[in-house]
Amino acid sequence: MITVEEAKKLIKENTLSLTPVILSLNKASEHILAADIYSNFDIPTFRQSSMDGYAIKFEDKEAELILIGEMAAGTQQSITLKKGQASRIFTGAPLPEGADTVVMQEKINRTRNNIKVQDERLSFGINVRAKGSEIKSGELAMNKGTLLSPAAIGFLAGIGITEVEVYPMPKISIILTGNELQKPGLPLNFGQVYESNSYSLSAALQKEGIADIEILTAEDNLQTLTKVIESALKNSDVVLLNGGVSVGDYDFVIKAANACGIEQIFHKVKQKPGKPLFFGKKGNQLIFGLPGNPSSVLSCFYNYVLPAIKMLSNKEHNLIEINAELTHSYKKPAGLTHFLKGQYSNGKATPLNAQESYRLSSFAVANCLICLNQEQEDFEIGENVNILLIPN
Ligand SMILES: Nc1nc2c(c(=O)[nH]1)N[C@H]1C(S)=C(S)[C@@H](COP(=O)(O)OP(=O)(O)OC[C@H]3O[C@@H](n4cnc5c(N)ncnc54)[C@H](O)[C@@H]3O)O[C@H]1N2
Ligand code: MOO
Repeated sequence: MITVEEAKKLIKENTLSLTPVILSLNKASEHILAADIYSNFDIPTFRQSSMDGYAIKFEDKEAELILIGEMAAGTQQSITLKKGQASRIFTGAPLPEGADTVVMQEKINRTRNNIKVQDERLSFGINVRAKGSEIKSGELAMNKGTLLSPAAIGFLAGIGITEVEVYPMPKISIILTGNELQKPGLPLNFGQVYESNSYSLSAALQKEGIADIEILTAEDNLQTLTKVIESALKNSDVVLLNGGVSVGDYDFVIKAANACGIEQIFHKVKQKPGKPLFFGKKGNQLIFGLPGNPSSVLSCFYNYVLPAIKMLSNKEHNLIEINAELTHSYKKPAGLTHFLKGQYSNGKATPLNAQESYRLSSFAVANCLICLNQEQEDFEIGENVNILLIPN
């Protein structure tokens, strides 16, 4: 059995980022850019007013000026100012030829067709956005490796970009094993439990912006499970098997994975929950055998699956790990790293009740996993421990 650290290292070593794809900009949110982007235009493409007011020649600021026309945003026709002339202008509109400065409408005196500037602080070129002041044609607009945040998407749209080369989000197959599973909403017969892992995993994946999620089910027999895994491998970058990974007579994941030509990288990690975790590879496809208990599934998801999924999309940032002070003492046997469902606040972490791996009530209100070292048995109040913040 390997340690948590070894398991994390092996996953990292065996995960390559996916081949970049071209996406339309409105589908690219939260992706990582795979190529530099250069601007095709000077933006703005014309000298633009940033205020509602009057366009003038700065040298005319003391004179009474004659209004000769109007420039509204979107106008396709320009006018030319001569000495002693001004034009009405609105925010976003192009400046008339010959104008160099915009006076806010609050800062003029107007009679019918004349204006007089009343702005002591007026300076040359004020309230004018210069051509190319956001970015110049040919200039680097965005570096590859940038995360396409809402603002990044808006910036690219604003310079006329419609498509981007990005690392795709992985396609995921979730495979459910277990004859005891019943769909929520249907009556529970004797011995049945409501299936919840596909719900928690889908929710966690959707939070990461992953939409391509297929959910498959397999009865507890080797033949069916092998076929279902083969089918999942046809479409997916990552296969998340649930349950059937332990040592029971009906646990077929290891044998079925082997029958599908999946290379086992590891099986079993010195941790609680999630000790029987399996990780394998077929080509660049990743296969996780998540121990079926609902809390083990999620604990393994945050510790192992999520970092791998981020690597596939070339995202560097793993989960945030920080130090926190324990608010309670805790005892555990040596030999396994424990991940406790906890509440973190102001530098302190509190282990919650209901830590058993079949229960999700504590996970449902947890905001962190408290990591307790493999070999340590006694943890004191106020002791510093590592915690993993659950993405919110
Ligand atoms: N003799 C041993 N028995 C077990 C060991 C061991 O080392 N020796 N390890 C235990 C640990 S730890 C875990 S974790 C479980 C993992 O078992 P499996 O991965 O084989 O999972 P199953 O037995 O199929 O299911 C476990 C548990 O989870 C429930 N389950 C499964 N899938 C779902 C689902 N989609 N939604 C909700 N609940 C689900 C299932 O009904 C079981 O109660 O093995 C221990 N045994
Ligand atoms: O590790 Mo299992 O996940 O303890 O129940």
